[in-house]
Amino acid sequence: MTMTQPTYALELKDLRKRFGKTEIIRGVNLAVEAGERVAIIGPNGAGKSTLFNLISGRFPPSSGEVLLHGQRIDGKKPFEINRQGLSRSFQITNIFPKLSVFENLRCGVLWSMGYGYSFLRFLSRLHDANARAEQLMQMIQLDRKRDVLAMNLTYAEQRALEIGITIAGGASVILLDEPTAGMSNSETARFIQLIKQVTEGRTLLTVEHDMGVVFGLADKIAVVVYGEVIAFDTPDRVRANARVQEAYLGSAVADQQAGAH
Ligand SMILES: Nc1ncnc2c1ncn2[C@@H]1O[C@H](COP(=O)(O)OP(=O)(O)OP(=O)(O)O)[C@@H](O)[C@H]1O
Repeated sequence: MTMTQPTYALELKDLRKRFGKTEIIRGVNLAVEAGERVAIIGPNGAGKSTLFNLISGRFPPSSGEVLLHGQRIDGKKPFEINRQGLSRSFQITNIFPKLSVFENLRCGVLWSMGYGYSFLRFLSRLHDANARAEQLMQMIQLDRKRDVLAMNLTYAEQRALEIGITIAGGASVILLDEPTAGMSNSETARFIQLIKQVTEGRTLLTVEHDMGVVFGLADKIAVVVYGEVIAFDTPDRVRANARVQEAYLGSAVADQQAGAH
C-alpha cells in the first residue's frame, strides 16, 4: 500500500533559474499549504521577483518543478497557469483606465471564462458575469464607485480594483507584488484588512519590502537571500532566527526604524 502524500496548494522543488552563466535561483524548495498567506522577503536582487516570474510562468525554470495543487505547471504559459487557478497581479497596474469600476471587473470575470465559448453560450453567461462583478465590487468596497472610470479613482482604489480583477476568475492561489507600495500609512493599514478579507480561504503569496505589511499579513514568511530560501516559518520564528537576522532582517528593521525618525 502506498502512503498518500499531502497535496500542497503550491510546491517548488529544487527550482533553479539561470540567466546566461549566472544562477539567480539556486535550488528553492517551498511547500505552501492551502489557505496560507506567505510573504516573500529578502534583500534587493535576492531573486524574489524572479521566483514570482517562475511560478506565474513568465519565465520557464532552468530546472526543477512547480506544482499547483499537485499538478506540474512549470513550462506552461501564464494564461494556462491562470486557467488552472493561479492568478497574479502586477506592481504595474493592469486595469483599463477608460472603463468604469464595474466594467473592469466584468472584463476580468469574462476573461477568466475563457475563449472557448460560442456567442450564445457567452450571452447566457453574461448574466452570471454581471452578478459576479457586482459581488466583487462589494468585496473590494468600491460599490459606491460603480460607474466611475478607473482613471478617476484614487491610487489606493485602483490597487483595490486590481486585486478585484486578480480574484475575478476565482483563482485559489493569488500572487501579489508589493500590494501596498506607494500608499500612505493609514491606507496601508486599511488595505491589509481588505487583502485579508478578499483572500479569505485562498492561498496568498506576496513579495513585500514593508515589514509592517509582512508582519500584519503573513502566516508564514519565506526569506530569500542570494537565490535561496534560508528560512520559511511563522513571523515570530523568522524574527528570532539568527541567520535571518544576520543576513537580512536586522538591517531591514533598522532601516525601517531609521526611516520612521
Ligand atoms: N531577465 C533577466 N535577465 C538577466 N538577469 C536578470 C533578469 N531578471 C532578473 N535578473 C537578475 O536576477 C537577480 C535577481 O533579481 P530579482 O528582480 O528577482 O530580485 P528581487 O529580489 O526581486 O529584487 P528587488 O527587491 O530589488 O525587486 C538580479 O541580479 C537581476 O539583475
